[in-house]
Amino acid sequence: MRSKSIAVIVVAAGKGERMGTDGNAVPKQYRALAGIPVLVRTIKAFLAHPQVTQVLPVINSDHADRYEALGLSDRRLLPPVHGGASRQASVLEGLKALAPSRPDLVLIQDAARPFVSADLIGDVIEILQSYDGALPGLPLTDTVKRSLDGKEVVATEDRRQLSAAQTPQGFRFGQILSAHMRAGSVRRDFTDDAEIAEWAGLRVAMVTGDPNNIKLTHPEDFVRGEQILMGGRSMETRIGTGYDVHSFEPGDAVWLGGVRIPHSARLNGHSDADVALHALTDALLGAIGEGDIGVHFPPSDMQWKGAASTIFLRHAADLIARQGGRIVNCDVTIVAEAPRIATHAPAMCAVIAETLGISASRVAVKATTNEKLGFIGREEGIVAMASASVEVPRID
Ligand SMILES: Nc1ccn([C@@H]2O[C@H](COP(=O)(O)OP(=O)(O)OP(=O)(O)O)[C@@H](O)[C@H]2O)c(=O)n1
Ligand SMILES: C[C@](O)(CO)[C@H](O)COP(=O)(O)O
Repeated sequence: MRSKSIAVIVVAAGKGERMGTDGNAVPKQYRALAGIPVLVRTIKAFLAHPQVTQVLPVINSDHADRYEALGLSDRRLLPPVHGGASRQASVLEGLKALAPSRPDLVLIQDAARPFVSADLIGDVIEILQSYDGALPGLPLTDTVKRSLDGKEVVATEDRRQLSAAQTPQGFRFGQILSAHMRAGSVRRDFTDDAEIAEWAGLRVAMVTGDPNNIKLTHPEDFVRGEQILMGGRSMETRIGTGYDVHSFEPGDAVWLGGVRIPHSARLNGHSDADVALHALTDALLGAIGEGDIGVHFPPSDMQWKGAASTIFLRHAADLIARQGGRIVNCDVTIVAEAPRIATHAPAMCAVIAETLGISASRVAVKATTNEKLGFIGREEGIVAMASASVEVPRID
């Protein structure tokens, strides 16, 4: 007998608004968790499963470049399709894209649940032999109250009958496609696919969910996620500092904090001479005991001539991620008589945050003049100082 074809839709088109991050931050599904982006973890969990025949990512059309940059490739990984304004709409886009190949079964998975295990995937597939739909559910441990205004309690629910729903949720493809098509034309928001199946009269069963299969929804979930990956090892905080100075030479702009600022001179250096990013790179390398920027990018190496210093900064972030660490915060001070820095500081924070894959709220860029004293005061050069704090697994 032919084995069943099992497609997986990974919905990743959300904006992650409950992460509380500003519009410049890396969306949660593209954020690194112990060095590996969340979406990569989720997709690879399914590609590694022997019963899965196809994986279809559904992405936000604004994130096409981010998805491309993940560099995922596998013969079972389909090109991504664009999602809609709600999770429900994104799932429907995924189902419609799979319609021509009409798999026997489809599993629908939140990109934001990267800890899905092979056992859980197998359990959901297995119970689909007896039901039209299946999902992991976790029994509730707290007593559950009902309130109409979020304040006054009107009832206490019988928690023995209640479970918290997780993904993957599995269905027979034809049934869930037609249920979703119908659900898309009624004025009701369905928060998961099992609810749509129930509404359409399909028989849905639960398997035991996994407490580690959390949905990364709020900022503290990333901390919990790192703990899950750490498997009980403890983290420790490290601090690093960096200092750099470059002199001026004739030119028309300086690069500072990854931002080009028009000026009557430029900074002299082998790369783009961005003192601020060099100081910050040294601070990050110092925090993890990885030497300094010159060790990793020797000035004698011609490939770094004129290079963008964001390359050096990203390298430091990659080294931290490879150690299973994360950057807690960075603080940069630029000492310059000219050009004026203050108006450019938010743009510098945004570039640094994007390069490091952290929220802009974790980056500070400040500037001061040197009160016309010394070589800085005479406008012969610019100094930058930085400090950085990182958390890394404790190894000694
Ligand atoms: N229009 C949407 C909204 C959500 N999702 C996906 O559905 C999953 C579960 O949604 P949730 O955790 O709520 O993610 P977001 O919608 O991104 O978060 P928020 O509600 O905080 O903005 C996520 O993987 C998310 O990317 C989607 O594909 N399309
Ligand atoms: C599908 C889901 O993850 C099951 O718990 C959940 O319903 C998604 O809800 P959200 O509102 O998109 O976070």
